[in-house]
Amino acid sequence: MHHDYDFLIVGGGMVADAAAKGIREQGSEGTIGILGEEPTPPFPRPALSKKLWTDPDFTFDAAAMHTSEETGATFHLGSPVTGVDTEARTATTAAGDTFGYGTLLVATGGRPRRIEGLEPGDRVLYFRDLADYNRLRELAQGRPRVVVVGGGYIGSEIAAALSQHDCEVTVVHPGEVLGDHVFPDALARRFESLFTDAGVRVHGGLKAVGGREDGDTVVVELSDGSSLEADVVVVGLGISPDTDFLPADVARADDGGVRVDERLTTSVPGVLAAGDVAEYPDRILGRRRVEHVDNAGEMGSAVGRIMAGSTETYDHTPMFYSDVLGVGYEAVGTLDASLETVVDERDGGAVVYYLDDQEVRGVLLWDVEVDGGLDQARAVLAEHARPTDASALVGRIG
Ligand SMILES: Cc1cc2nc3c(=O)[nH]c(=O)nc-3n(C[C@H](O)[C@H](O)[C@H](O)COP(=O)(O)OP(=O)(O)OC[C@H]3O[C@@H](n4cnc5c(N)ncnc54)[C@H](O)[C@@H]3O)c2cc1C
Repeated sequence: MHHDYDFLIVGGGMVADAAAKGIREQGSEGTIGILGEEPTPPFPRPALSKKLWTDPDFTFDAAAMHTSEETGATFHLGSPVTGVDTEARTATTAAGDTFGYGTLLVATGGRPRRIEGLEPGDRVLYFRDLADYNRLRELAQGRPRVVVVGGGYIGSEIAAALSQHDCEVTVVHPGEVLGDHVFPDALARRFESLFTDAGVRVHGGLKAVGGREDGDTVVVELSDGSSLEADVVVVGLGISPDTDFLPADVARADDGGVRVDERLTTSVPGVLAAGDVAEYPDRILGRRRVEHVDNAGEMGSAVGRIMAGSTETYDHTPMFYSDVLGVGYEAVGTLDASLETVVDERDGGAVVYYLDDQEVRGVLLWDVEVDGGLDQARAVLAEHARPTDASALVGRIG
């Protein structure tokens, strides 16, 4: 079948939703088509590791984003786009359908990074979509032994959720202390103890290097030559941008992300990109790719408005948030524990500044509530200040 749309969005996730709404916000009545590999229309993806586990009143239906109802966009779901021809202005799906477009948006997010030899399966989940959530929910019945591979935010949130659902959870991560790639040492130790206090076993200094499903058991092989047996394995090792279907004239960044300018436009006029897949020039922090929901929402609406004729540029520096086992944290900019850090302790919480070459590049608010704290953090980053005495930062936010 062939379909034509004024606005064609490849990828049916959070950016697709925001972009379709942005197009309408700009006043355009053009037709919108959304091509998604997942069988579900857009939903708030963070719920998969958060509220759906912790809030009994929060259902998937209640969380739905109502893209089609609000914008009249037509969804074509369940088949990935396998090719784009930027001359002919068409996209093709694996199902063999073709789609003509006026303007194309690439909003394909990323695919979970894999461990070679540990194939996704019935009991091995590379956690990303609703099918993974539903399967894990089923598997979480009856106190299973779960190995979570990866100590990043998805791994830690899933480990927390499962430990609260009576699972026997072991986290395997390469650092010395859980979270020590993002938090300064003392904070990482507090972070790890949230998990150990909840009964989670934490094995640091290890990578999963392979494994196999054997009936109802999964064996995970570890970098020190040992192995772990589990009933379920959840892998959260981050994502790689999903851009293989794009022709070479759409320029990529080194990590495969799609390079866009401040108007979220790629090297090919009429082709735009946004969200997890897009490497964009952040007004304050420079070129980067951000895998966070605030970016998906803000960049998604901006790209929709731009596709529909707005002359704006994208100038939002996104925030990130997470909460685990009763502790919430949020941040703007680069959180990298290998940078110099200044910790401003606050009533059990902390504000942490990350400095690269003496310049503040990231701010973390750990278990503190500060009115307008993130905007204050953005203001600190925007100064590009290089304080001669970094401890002078203490008290800047609050
Ligand atoms: C479990 C989980 C928890 C998260 N929690 C947080 C959080 O707490 N805070 C936070 O800031 N961020 C969080 N995130 C990240 C956040 O959800 C993403 O940044 C956001 O979803 C990005 O939106 P996107 O539209 O770019 O990508 P996605 O929402 O991933 O959507 C991309 C869509 O494109 C589809 N697709 C891919 N390739 C193709 C193709 N070739 N053809 C057609 N369709 C394709 C995918 O199937 C997917 O539906 C979380 C992510 C996950 C998975």
